[in-house]
Amino acid sequence: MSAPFLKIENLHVSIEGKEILKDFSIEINGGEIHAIMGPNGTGKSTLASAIMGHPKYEITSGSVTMNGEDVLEMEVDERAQAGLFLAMQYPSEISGITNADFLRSAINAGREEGEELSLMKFIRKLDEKMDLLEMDQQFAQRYLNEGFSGGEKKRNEILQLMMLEPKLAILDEIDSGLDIDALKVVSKGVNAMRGSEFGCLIITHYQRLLDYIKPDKVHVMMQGRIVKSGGSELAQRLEAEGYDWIKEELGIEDERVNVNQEA
Ligand SMILES: Nc1ncnc2c1ncn2[C@@H]1O[C@H](COP(=O)(O)OP(=O)(O)OP(=O)(O)O)[C@@H](O)[C@H]1O
Repeated sequence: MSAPFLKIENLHVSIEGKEILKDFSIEINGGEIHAIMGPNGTGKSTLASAIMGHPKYEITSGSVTMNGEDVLEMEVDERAQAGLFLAMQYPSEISGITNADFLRSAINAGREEGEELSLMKFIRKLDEKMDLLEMDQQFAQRYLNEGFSGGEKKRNEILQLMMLEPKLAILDEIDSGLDIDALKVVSKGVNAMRGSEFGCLIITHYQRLLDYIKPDKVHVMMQGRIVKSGGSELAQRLEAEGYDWIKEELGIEDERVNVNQEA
């Protein structure tokens, strides 16, 4: 059997000396979409940033592999070239670089010399993906995310996903700030990526997104680790009942209480 697309084992991550991820483990195989839900501040975005190699996050122990290759040994650009993609919770605005230029450079950076996507093929592909995402063509020539509304930025993250065709995508709160129609369009984009050569980790607070993008597994994250896993029904129960029943079931104290105790 081939190695999992993404395998994280016993990962511990600290920010400025404070441990945020504590013994986090997950395995995502090709063709699978997993969702992580969890209360605010439990380390979901920390997980995404640590996997992508953000320098602020110190990995103190554990391993992250993609198809058996050690991700933690790779530079950030090598991680992207290996097929890792992060749709960020708060996408950056970059003035002076158009969306189209950025996308073409990013695609060609991942290709061997002589294998670059021709301008004609790039334009055809960009038109096709923008059509699917119901984006106005003018977004191609605007500076990257500059002045984009919150929802437009999220749609643009999915455009990047579709253009770059990564092996493993992490989508951090891709549904926040989206109106109902945009939520459906963005979901359509992610669903179009489904296939045996694509794995996906969706971080979300809302079960509603998972009505449109059916996850194979749903995980609940608390206090820096996965405390419960299940199928779509788990997300439905969280939507209806919140997180208290899990805390009770597992004997997890309120995180704010723990912080005070440490102080
Ligand atoms: N630079 C930093 N310095 C200190 N603490 C930080 C820093 N960045 C994040 N944290 C803390 O790490 C914890 C986890 O944050 P993170 O953003 O990963 O949570 P999250 O689960 O994604 O939350 P949310 O659901 O609100 O987006 C929080 O308590 C946060 O305050």
